[in-house]
Amino acid sequence: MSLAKFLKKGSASSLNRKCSLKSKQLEYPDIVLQNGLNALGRSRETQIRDSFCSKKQIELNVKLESCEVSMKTVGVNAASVNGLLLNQGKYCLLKHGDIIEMVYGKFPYELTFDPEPDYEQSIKKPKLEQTGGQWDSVDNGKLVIYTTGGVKSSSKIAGFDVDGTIITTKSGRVFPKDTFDWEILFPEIPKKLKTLHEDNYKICFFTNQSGIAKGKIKLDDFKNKVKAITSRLQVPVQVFIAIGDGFNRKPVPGMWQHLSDEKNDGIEIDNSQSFYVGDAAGRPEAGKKRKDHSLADRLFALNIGIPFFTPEEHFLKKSSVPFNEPEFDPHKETKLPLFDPPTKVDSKYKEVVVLMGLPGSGKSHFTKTVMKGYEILNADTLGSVQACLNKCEQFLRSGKSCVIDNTNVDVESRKKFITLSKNNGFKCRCFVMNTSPGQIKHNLAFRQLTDSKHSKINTMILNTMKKKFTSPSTSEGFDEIVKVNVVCDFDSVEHEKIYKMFLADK
Ligand SMILES: Nc1ncnc2c1ncn2[C@@H]1O[C@H](COP(=O)(O)OP(=O)(O)OP(=O)(O)O)[C@@H](O)[C@H]1O
Repeated sequence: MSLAKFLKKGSASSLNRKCSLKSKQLEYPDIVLQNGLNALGRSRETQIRDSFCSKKQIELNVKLESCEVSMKTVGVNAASVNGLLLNQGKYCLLKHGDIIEMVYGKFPYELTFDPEPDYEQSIKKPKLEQTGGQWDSVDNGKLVIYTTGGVKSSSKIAGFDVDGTIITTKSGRVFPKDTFDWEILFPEIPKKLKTLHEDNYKICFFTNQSGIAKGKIKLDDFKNKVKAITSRLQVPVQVFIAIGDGFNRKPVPGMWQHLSDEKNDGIEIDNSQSFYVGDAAGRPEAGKKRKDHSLADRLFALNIGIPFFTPEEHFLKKSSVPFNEPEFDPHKETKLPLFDPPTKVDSKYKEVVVLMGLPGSGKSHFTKTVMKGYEILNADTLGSVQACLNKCEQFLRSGKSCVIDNTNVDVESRKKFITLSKNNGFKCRCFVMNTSPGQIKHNLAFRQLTDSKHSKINTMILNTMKKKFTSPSTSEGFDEIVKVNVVCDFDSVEHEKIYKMFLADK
């Protein structure tokens, strides 16, 4: 093909345009797509090794000129587009911003064109209607509140989540492509809200918007969206927007607490007459409907102590459907003894106790509350494992017992401490934290709320440690291996209250 003929095929701008799949998971690279046919699957390029993904799993036919991509599932296992299954042999047309999963439920990517195309060039975007209303920002900007005209305080609160409950995306995507990509979820909603208002309910929306704190959504754009939604509903509403993490993020009930303390004119809320509706309800996958992304809304209502309904139950009068129980129930107290098998601790024993447990399993808490008199060594505080070993050796030489408060999830990390204790004539025991994965998540969420010094645990690091986790054995040289069960013990009544709430969203 001559250069002139090639140039004629696409406009100059389409030639400069790039199309790629941006991986939604850090461990997988982005994939640059060529104009024309691209076959993707398990390969060195994608770094996907999972055998669920065929070597040729999907075909993408890219049209740089029109900014469209036709996708076909080639592999045996279905792929997905914006959450909907795309079975073997089926096609789907994709546009900028669509989310695909190479295999249903796995390997998510966002299709992007750079520069971003303007599909609606000719269609004028609707102008947002600006209604009167008041904005408040509290808690150092972490909670933003919008109150439309006509809102009246009441002992009866009708609470609603926003995304997936009051609105859905117009585009059918999982995440809205812009501030205008929304429509009311069910036609029944405006009338139902009007009736509640006439029945003297105060209507409140509670929405988690961590995307604002992460810089993915501009606060001003979201404010415009809230104004547009409330003006479309034509009913007085107070909207609570949780920006980022912390006490305001559902399922933690900070937003409700603020409503009750500051935004209801001193009128006490009657929990028996109030209720909350949300789509994050822990429902499993059902046919084409994907499973709920979390249980945050159901747990928010449980934390407050008010009845909970899904949007389908509340607006469409559908009967309730089964849902997955939360992984950890903070109200259920374990009756297990601290040690299994029963054992004693005494710093006079001349021993090294090597703790073992994932981040958040409660090692430091256990050490602080139980291992009194022992020297505590922790690689995070000392800076490195080597510093831990050096310090340990010093203590052993002066006859002091030590506790190694590190994760110690694999044989390698435990070995050096066992050798060190034997070389110094000390016994060495391994104490394994017997904390369920659900309680670990709960502990991590609790620590984030109550201890600002501790940084957030990276999920990738947690998953790597889970993979490395090798149960200890006496053949490694331990004199005894003991399981440590969780026995709750709190610094204050306030901390106990927080711990006994649902804090994780699953
Ligand atoms: N038995 C318990 N009673 C009350 N709170 C607990 C208990 N165990 C753990 N916690 C709380 O859970 C959170 C996590 O526990 P901790 O920091 O001890 O875990 P860790 O295993 O030392 O984690 P890391 O390896 O990240 O240091 C802390 O806020 C702690 O106070």
